[in-house]
Amino acid sequence: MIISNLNLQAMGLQRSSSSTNKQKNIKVYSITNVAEKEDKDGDCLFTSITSNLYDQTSDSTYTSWRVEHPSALGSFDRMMKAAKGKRIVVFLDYDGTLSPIVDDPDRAFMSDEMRGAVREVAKYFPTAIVSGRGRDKVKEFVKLSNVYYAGSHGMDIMAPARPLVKSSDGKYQTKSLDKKGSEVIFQPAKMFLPTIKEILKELEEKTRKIPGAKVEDNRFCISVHYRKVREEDYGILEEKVMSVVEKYPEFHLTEGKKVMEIRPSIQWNKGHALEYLLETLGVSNSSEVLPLYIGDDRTDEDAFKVIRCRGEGFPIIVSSIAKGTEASYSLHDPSEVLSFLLRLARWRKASSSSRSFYNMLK
Ligand SMILES: O=P(O)(O)OC[C@H]1O[C@H](O[C@H]2O[C@H](CO)[C@@H](O)[C@H](O)[C@H]2O)[C@H](O)[C@@H](O)[C@@H]1O
Repeated sequence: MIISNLNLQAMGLQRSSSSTNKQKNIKVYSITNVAEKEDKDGDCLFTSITSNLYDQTSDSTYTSWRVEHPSALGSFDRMMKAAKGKRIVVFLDYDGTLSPIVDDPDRAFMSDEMRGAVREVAKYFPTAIVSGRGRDKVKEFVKLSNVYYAGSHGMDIMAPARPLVKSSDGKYQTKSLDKKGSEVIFQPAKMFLPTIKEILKELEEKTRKIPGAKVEDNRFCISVHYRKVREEDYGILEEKVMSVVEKYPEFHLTEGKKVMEIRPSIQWNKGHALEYLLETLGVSNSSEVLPLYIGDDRTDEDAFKVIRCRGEGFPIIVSSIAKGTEASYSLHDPSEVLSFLLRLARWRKASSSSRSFYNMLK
C-alpha cells in the first residue's frame, strides 16, 4: 500500500477505522473523502467519492458482488434485447481491458485475436479507445485505423470530424479528417504542456535512484510506476513524487494500478471524453443511443458515472475481485472481454435489422 496514513492526512484526507460488514469476512473502509483498498495483487486504489469498498477475502464475496454486477456475458441476450432499435457506441479502455496487466508497461501488448475482435466490433459500431496512455502510444499498441483514440485519460482526442466513409465492400470506416484532410484533435490541457515537460524531467531525476521506479510520459499526464519497486522503497518513492507535485498547485496526483498519475487539475476526464465523442458523432442528446463502456480502472469510473446519469447504456467493469464501482455489469478479465466483443460483433452481423448506425447520422 503506497498511500500512507501520513500522506492521506497531508492531502487533507483521513482514513477511518475499518469495520466489519454484515457479510462475513468483508472489511469495509469508510473514509471521509477517499476510500482506499488494496486488491489481492497489492494494488492500492483510492477514489474521490465517498464509498464503501470491499476487500475480497473469499470467493463468496465475489459471488455476491457478481449478483449486483452481473456478468455482461451472462446478461448478453438481455442487454441486446434492451438495445433493440437503438444504436450502440462502444468505448474501450486499454490496459487491463484489451491487454492483461503486466510488469513492464512497454510490453502490454494486445493479442492478435483481441485486435481482430475490436476490428470486427468497429465495423458495426462506432468504437473509441479511451486510455490513460499517450494517444500515440496506445495507437501503436492497438494498430487499428477504424477506431477513434482518446489518450491521456481523454485529454487528447482524435475527433471523428468525418466519421462516415463507406468502403467498397459496403462497410463503414471512421476517418478523423477535417475538410483539408488533416486530423482533428481536441486537447483541453494543451496549455499545460510546457509545465508537464518540466515536471516529467524533475520526476525522472528524483526517482532515478529508486530501483524499479519508472516514469512514463503520457503527454498530458505522467505515470510513475512502482510495480517493480521493492516494497520497502514505496514510502521514499511516494515522498519524492509528492515533493515534486506539491510545487505545482495546478496539478494533482491520482492512483491507478501500482501507478501514481500526475495530471493537470482541469475538469476533464474519461467521462467528458465519452460525452465529447458522442457530441462529435452528433448523438449526444439521442435517447436512441446506448454507450457501452468497458474498463477496469478507477479512471473508468468517471465514464461509468456519465452513462449512469444518462440513464441508458452499458457500463461494464473488468475485475476479478469485488470492488466499489458505478458499473452495472462486469467481466472477469480481458479474456472475457474478448468473448464479449466477439459475441457483440457476431450478434450485430447476424442481426436481421441491418440498419447501420451510420445511416442514422446521414
Ligand atoms: O486507461 P488505461 O488504458 O487502463 O491506462 C492506465 C495506465 O495503464 C498502464 O499502466 C498499467 O498497466 C501496465 C501494463 O500492464 C502495468 O505495468 C501498470 O502497473 C498499470 O498501472 C500505463 O502504463 C499507464 O501509463 C496508464 O495510465
